[in-house]
Amino acid sequence: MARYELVKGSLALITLTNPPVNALSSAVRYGITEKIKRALGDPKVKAVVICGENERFCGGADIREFAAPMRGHSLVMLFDDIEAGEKPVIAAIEGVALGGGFELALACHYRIAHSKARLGLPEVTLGLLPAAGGTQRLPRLIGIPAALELITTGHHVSAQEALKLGMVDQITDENACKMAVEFALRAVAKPLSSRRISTLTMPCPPNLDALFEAVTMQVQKKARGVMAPLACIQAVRAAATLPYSKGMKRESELMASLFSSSQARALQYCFFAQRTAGKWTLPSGAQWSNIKPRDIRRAAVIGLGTMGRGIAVSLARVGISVIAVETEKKLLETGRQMVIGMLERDAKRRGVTASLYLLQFTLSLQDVKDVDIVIEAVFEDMSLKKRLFRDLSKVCRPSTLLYTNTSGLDVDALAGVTDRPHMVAGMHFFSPAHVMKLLEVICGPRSSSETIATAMSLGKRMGKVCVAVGNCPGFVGNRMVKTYTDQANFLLEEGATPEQVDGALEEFGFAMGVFRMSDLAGLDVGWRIRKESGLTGPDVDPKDPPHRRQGHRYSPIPDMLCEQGRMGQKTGCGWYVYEKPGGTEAKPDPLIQKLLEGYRVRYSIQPRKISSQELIERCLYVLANEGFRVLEDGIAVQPEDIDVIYLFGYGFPRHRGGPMFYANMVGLGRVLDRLEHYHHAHPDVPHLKPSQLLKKLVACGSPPIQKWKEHIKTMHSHL
Ligand SMILES: CCCCCCC[C@H](O)CC(=O)SCCNC(=O)CCNC(=O)[C@H](O)C(C)(C)COP(=O)([O-])OP(=O)([O-])OC[C@H]1O[C@@H](n2cnc3c(N)ncnc32)[C@H](O)[C@@H]1OP(=O)([O-])[O-]
Repeated sequence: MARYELVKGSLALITLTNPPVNALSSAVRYGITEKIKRALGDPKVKAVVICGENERFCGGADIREFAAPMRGHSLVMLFDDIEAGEKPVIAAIEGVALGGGFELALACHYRIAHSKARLGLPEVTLGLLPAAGGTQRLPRLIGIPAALELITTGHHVSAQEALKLGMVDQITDENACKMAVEFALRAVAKPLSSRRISTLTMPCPPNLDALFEAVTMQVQKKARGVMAPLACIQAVRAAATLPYSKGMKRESELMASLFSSSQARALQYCFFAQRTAGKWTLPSGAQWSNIKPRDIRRAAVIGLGTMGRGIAVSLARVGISVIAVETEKKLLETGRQMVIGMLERDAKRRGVTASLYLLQFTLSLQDVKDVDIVIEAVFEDMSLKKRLFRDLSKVCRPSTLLYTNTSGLDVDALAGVTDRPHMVAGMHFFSPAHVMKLLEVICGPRSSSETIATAMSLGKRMGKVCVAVGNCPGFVGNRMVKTYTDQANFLLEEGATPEQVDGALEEFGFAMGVFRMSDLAGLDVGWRIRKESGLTGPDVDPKDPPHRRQGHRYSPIPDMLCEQGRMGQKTGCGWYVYEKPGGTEAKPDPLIQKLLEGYRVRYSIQPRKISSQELIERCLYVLANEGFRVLEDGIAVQPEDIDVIYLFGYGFPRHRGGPMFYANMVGLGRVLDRLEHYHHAHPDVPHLKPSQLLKKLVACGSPPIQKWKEHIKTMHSHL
């Protein structure tokens, strides 16, 4: 796991050989320890260069090993030996030096990085801290403020930034290993004492307490209830106030408090879930590794509303030429200005030139005839979309793939009106599409594997986290979120207030509770969908009582708000009241309290005090319960897919892992018990009835989440 070569007669070249990222597994740690011992003990060797195979220095400790207590050679001892050695050791950084990989580089006496390399200490994103000396060495090297920023956020920096900060000694456009070898020959004659970072005096700013306090407040505001960033701050504080050996002891104690925490487990699960989700598989056996996607150069976006604009920007910034189509001159002009502005701002932020030359705006659908793909982003109206897909069939060349950005309509119904149903699928972007990372790729029953492969690969190219899902109303994300918002509405009927529900969800870790989020998104969006599906408005069956629809209990409270013009932030009031239309400061509104009281009186509902525990359980267990139904219906292949959708599309707190992982952490038996309890107490409230799959998993002894797939396998797949 580490190769040893003698080069130029006096240099030991140690290469980490653990592809793909040369993670520091126990075998690699053993390998480096042995090779370092050999190099330091060999009188022929005057200096050492450490590099990584396949132009990647090292991606850090092997995260898979964190599932069990750490065994084998200690990184801390290895790094102390490297630093204390009497021969110069140079890290040749290509690709990445992250986490333990960067800590290895910090233990070396010199660091040479390739200009394209990225460096950082991302442990905090895994619920950990850099526990192989990173919290003690980095502040000594680059100062406390910069080290705090890097360690508490986990941000990677470019080689250029690393050079500016003093994290590396040199950067090169050539092979970093070759440069390091030349550098090592010159370093042999130089004294090493000033190169041992652990012995450097800490550069302490005068207002240390104020600095730590400010960073703590910042971290608590940004990541409420998340443990690792706070532990990182404490570790850096130890570096600032204690000698190195005591600081290391503190680093290790803090790591021990995080290592087996539920947050660390959740965050590490998220890391792997994101990668698992990208590896899509269809029941036909087609999968990411055996289907070649099309190469996309020219795309058309139909509709320049909020979604269309974001999609056009996402395409153009990765070099795809875009023809954007609108139906009216005024809409086209507004859309054009917005897209150009967004692209220019984005390019400025990234320090590149905006690729405006890739954009074309037109009122004529005929202009899309030669594109490779079309992404439709018109109004969420089935008849309008069908008309458009019929027209696209006629206009586009036979090889053009057609995608819809619908957020929940039947993709197969759209495919059915075209001359190429196998070349139609869904690409459900989230708003704003150029910012949000999630892309649900909807596989219709007739979508070909090439159509899916192309959407997944294009999404990845646009920097999206893509998840392939089946075709059903709302797909995965919106189908599930409906059960969560419905439950919150029923809780209002029973006695809760919007601020209580939101408070409990925000305490759980959501950046915004369900009602504040709904005010932000606009209440009219859901109202329009409910009207379309006959749940409210003129199409309601007159025989239905106000709180029953289509055979189920229904809460008309959100409709009542819309009827009063309370559409959320944009109208200055919704579930809350705002300082002005477009305002963002949500205040509880006595009028809402009155409306709820009146509603309860009218329907003879005796309000009760509802605990935060019930608010969380009702909203989140129901969400997971629908997730189990999504799995048993074959709309998602594995729980990781659902969790990734919720992490990247719906702001589910990452340190809770996603709704399915959270249910797994709570214990499936407990989730089942509580759902049964609530279902018994409120038999007419929809979604509380436990799903078959949940019951099946509990009956099988509640297997860990990674094993659920085995129990879902036999179920029917819609993918
Ligand atoms: C008490 C104990 C004391 C311990 C001491 C602490 C030491 C230290 O402070 C802790 C750490 O280093 S914590 C670590 C801190 N380091 C980090 O947080 C870095 C995490 N890694 C990354 O950010 C990205 O993977 C890279 C940017 C490295 C590459 O991105 P890219 O080119 O897009 O590639 P990709 O698709 O992302 O990955 C390819 C494959 O490699 C896999 N894999 C990757 N890293 C792994 C790892 N460390 N491990 C295992 N596996 C790892 C990945 O799962 C995937 O596998 P698959 O089976 O093919 O699906």
